[in-house]
Amino acid sequence: MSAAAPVVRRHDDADSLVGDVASALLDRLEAAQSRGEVPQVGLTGGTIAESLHRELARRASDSSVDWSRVVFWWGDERFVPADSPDRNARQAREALLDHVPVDPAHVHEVPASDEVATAEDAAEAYSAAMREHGAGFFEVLMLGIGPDGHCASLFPGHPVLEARDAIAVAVHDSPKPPPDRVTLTFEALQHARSVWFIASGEGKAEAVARALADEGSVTETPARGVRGDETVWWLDEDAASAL
Ligand SMILES: O=C(O)[C@H](O)[C@@H](O)[C@H](O)[C@H](O)COP(=O)(O)O
Repeated sequence: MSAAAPVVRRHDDADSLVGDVASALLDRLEAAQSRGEVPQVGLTGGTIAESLHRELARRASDSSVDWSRVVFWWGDERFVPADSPDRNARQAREALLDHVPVDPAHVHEVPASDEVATAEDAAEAYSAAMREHGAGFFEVLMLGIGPDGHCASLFPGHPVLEARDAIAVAVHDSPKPPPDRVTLTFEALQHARSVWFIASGEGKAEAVARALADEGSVTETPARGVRGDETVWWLDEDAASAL
């Protein structure tokens, strides 16, 4: 299926943005499960993602989502110890996954720096897990965007932007600390029925505008390089202010 043009959904503020995304995600999971599917969701790190996770936990009891039949992955992870507060997985567990009845076998974390020796080992193990347990596509892949236009841990001008025939790769010298990470590649991120970018705040406005401009460079603005069958930009007015 060819990638459709991105859809922009604007909201007055971060609270209404997070509420809408949470509602849409719960609806989407319920619909997938009503089709007999076990939806695969790609989570992301970052501040607006954490707000979303908390909102999902708040709404979970009012939804008919069977959390034991949702498979969770991460678009990227920091290569730090498993109990580090910098871990995207730890943040997601504290905000959401510890508060809903997930099946632990369906929560696939990237190996941590106290579990494997190198970020390359972690990327290889995560790629193998995705080959074995992934459905080959995400029902919804969620992404944040940095002020520099990065998404996941795909940073402007970084060599991993060129990675081909790979699912997850190691990132070193990340401009956003911590320096060592694991990220899904463009190829892997694009295997998604729907890619959802979520951005809040004036600080993202210029990057969002670059990402959505008719012309531009993926190397300079990696968020331009990820599109699903459907791509939705969930924005508050501050993040949309340069459109
Ligand atoms: O591991 C990470 O750092 C995230 O995956 C990263 O891609 C994040 O989503 C953006 O940097 C936005 O983060 P904020 O929402 O905190 O600005």
